[in-house]
Amino acid sequence: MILNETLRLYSPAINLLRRVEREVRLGKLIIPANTEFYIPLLALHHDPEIWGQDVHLFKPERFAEGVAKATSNNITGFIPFGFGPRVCVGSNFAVNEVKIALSMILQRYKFTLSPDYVHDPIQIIIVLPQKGVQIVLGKL
Ligand code: HEM
Repeated sequence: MILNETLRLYSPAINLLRRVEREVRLGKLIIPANTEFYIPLLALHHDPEIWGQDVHLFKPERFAEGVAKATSNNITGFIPFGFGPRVCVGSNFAVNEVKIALSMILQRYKFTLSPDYVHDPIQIIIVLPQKGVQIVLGKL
């Protein structure tokens, strides 16, 4: 739940790019060949119509009953690793790596955010904390 909520609010990739190979009809739209689409996944992840008025709050419990429930069955409402045939091949690796790293840290330390921390996310290819994330580690 915490990982999902972090990926929702601070999606490392903010856009997906797709090119239409041949003319296609999408609903009422006719899309010519070679049209490029930027699919703004960060905007989807911050859409109050999908997530509700508390969209900007960090609320891991919104995922308590799974992604489908959190997005009201909007299958493309939460796509931090992309979607379709070109979905991220490293997604399982990335999620497992974070779970292992977090569980190793949590077994040994307690930690709090340092008073020096400044919340200032920036996009430089991916979204990252511009001034880092300073934390204070303590023995358990
Ligand atoms: C939190 C970590 C990560 C995030 C948020 C992420 C996100 C993404 C996104 C959004 C895409 C584009 C998917 C699409 O166009 O539908 C992508 C593609 C890709 N990712 Fe990741 N990724 C992560 C970690 C990794 C890792 C750890 C690896 C490799 C070990 C990896 C390898 C790839 C590759 C090879 C592609 C291209 C897949 C293709 O075009 O067929 N990613 N990733």
